[in-house]
Amino acid sequence: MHLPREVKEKFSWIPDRYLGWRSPDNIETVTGNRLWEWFSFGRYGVGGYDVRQQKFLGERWPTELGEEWKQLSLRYQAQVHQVALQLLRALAISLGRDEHEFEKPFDIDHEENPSFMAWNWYPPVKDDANNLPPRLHAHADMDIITLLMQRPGDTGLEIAPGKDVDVNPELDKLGNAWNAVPTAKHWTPVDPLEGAFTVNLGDGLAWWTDGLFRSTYHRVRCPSGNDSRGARMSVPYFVNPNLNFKFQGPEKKYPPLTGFDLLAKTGNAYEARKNDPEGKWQKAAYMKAPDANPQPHSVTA
Ligand SMILES: O=C(O)CCC(=O)C(=O)O
Ligand SMILES: [Fe+2]
Repeated sequence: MHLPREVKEKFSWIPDRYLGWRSPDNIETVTGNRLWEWFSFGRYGVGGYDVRQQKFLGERWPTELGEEWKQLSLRYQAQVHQVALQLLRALAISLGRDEHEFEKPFDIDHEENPSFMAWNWYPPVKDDANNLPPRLHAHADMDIITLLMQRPGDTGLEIAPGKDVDVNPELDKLGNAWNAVPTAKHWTPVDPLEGAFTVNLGDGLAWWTDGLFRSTYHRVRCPSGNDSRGARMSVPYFVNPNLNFKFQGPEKKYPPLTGFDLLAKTGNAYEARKNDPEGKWQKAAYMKAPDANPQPHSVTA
């Protein structure tokens, strides 16, 4: 994230395309803080897919970062993806479903698979920082699963798994897995372990299991007490199903959803937040009942 701003601006995040740099100026407007910056890219760099037009846009690599960086990120994504496939097999077995059911639509060699990684950069805070809003707002990832690499020593990540969230039964009845996480009863720190990934379950998996698996609600609190006031870095890898793959739970509790729909949700959440400085974005992003046939990028929530 230490690239000059002009360089980063060339790769600005566009909700329709969902990849690229999100400036700290247009995120976290809810709390007024400027505590988080994000750069996401996939196997095609910041190219990828136009979610609204549902088309593949081709490769686009920031050449400023060099060929070595590109090769390294390709290797990293390919290897993490293999770990993800093993986890998906284990999840399927634990549910008594076909061992390969969750693994099938994740062929990373195919351009239809929009799994991607991101770099999160949280600038240092002042020594006397106190009572600041979270560095990263509470949310659940909108993918299937996320393999998150945390840097040893960077404390601050907190989770509220299914048992620790209040599910609004009225909203849940509307058939929206996104409704499952409106309030956390309790936050549990998940500090980094050397050589280990933190794995979060995403909204897509909740959808696919009729809400049996709840997506992991999480946030990054601002440093306090003995936490380091230095910069925090983390690298999530978001596992997403093929764009035209349609998935639904065995009980059909929620309508079928495609990989495109899932990506469009990410864009919707971003737009809703950016255009809603009063903080209703979270409601919009997570509490909207889905259309039976969701339109990509309908920011109507
Ligand atoms: O910095 C972290 O550990 C959390 C990152 C995160 O939740 C995300 O990128 O979705
Ligand atoms: Fe997350």
